[in-house]
Amino acid sequence: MAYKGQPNFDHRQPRRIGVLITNLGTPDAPETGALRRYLREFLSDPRVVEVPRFIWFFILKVILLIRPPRSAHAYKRVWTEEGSPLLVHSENQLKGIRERLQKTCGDDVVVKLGMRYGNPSIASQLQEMEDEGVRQLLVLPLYPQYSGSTNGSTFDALAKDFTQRRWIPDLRFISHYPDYPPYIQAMAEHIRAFRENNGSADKLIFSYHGVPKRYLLNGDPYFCECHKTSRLLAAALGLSDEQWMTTFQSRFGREEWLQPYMDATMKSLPGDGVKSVQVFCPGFSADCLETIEEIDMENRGYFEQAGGESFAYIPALNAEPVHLDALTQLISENLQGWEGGDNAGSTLEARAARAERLR
Ligand SMILES: C=CC1=C(C)c2cc3[nH]c(cc4nc(cc5[nH]c(cc1n2)c(C)c5CCC(=O)O)C(CCC(=O)O)=C4C)c(C)c3C=C
Ligand SMILES: [Fe+2]
Ligand SMILES: [Fe+2]
Repeated sequence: MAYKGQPNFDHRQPRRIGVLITNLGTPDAPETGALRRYLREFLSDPRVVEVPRFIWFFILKVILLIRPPRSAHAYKRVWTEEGSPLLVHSENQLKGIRERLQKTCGDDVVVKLGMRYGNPSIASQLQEMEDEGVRQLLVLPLYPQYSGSTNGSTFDALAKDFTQRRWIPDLRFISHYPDYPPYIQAMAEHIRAFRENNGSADKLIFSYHGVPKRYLLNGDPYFCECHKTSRLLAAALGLSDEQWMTTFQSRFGREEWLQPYMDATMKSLPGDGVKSVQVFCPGFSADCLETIEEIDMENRGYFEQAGGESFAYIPALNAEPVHLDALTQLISENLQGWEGGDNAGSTLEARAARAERLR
């Protein structure tokens, strides 16, 4: 087998820095066929569903008959003229981060967006980066809390691509940032601004995507990192213990997942005297099916049916300037020492000037 490379490689080609931001990915269309393709790729990932392959092979066959039309129906409720919300927000984040980084690093830096499942794939973006001369690569999965099923799986996709590549770049991987102060501050500012315009509620709920409880028991740090983010965010907002709580959503299948469940919480809070809630999802850096449809539509319904009077969903940070500033700072800090390669801009003076700009 021939490893992938550039057949007419020019050895004087300038060396560039690449920044790859990634997220989960989304179907190409809110249609059964597109959903089947997307869910087949997603649910075949052994990091996502940790069940012996020979058993899962048969269960997945059944799921891929039943779930795609149901999921397509849910996606239709959130789809916009520009496409899937997750992709639209991610592209806006890419634009904002690229603009900010190019201000400090100029054209030395190439910034791309890759999706773990679906398009644009991580492999396609790695190829484009190699073609554009990237030899030093920083990867930032936009999942602040580490889970093997998301961040770990993103690393697998990179590693799998590298097994077929001739020239492996220098690699840095930001595996999580659950307590990164600019991220916590960005969320606190965003929530404060929302409350200034809309008032507050009896309780602020921090809802995170769940994973099977078994993953926690087997050593996945996700549960603890979610709680850490919540605790720091509540402190930054100056909330007392009874003013906030953490929940987990999006349960899939019959196995026990991380608790407390968001849906059960929404059904029980009104009976406990909590009549107004605001919900924010710190683990979703972009709004998507799980926040718009599951939280703002489905769980709003559970809360109101149980006697709740006011339910407000606080949008994700998406491409808010505070978010892009925080992510750009995280990226810049992780690029330290890389500014300047053996290309035209790598004189000592150019390096010093770039280091100064990044400070
Ligand atoms: C089957 C098990 C699943 C695990 C484990 C899981 C973990 C996990 N997922 C996210 C973030 C997102 N998940 C999204 C959609 C989604 N998730 C699952 C299943 C698991 N996720 C499914 C089957 C789906 C597809 C939708 C559906 O059919 O219900 C999304 C939204 C994608 C979009 O297009 O909008 C995100 C984002 C995290 C952070 C996580 C573990 C920590
Ligand atoms: Fe998920
Ligand atoms: Fe969901």
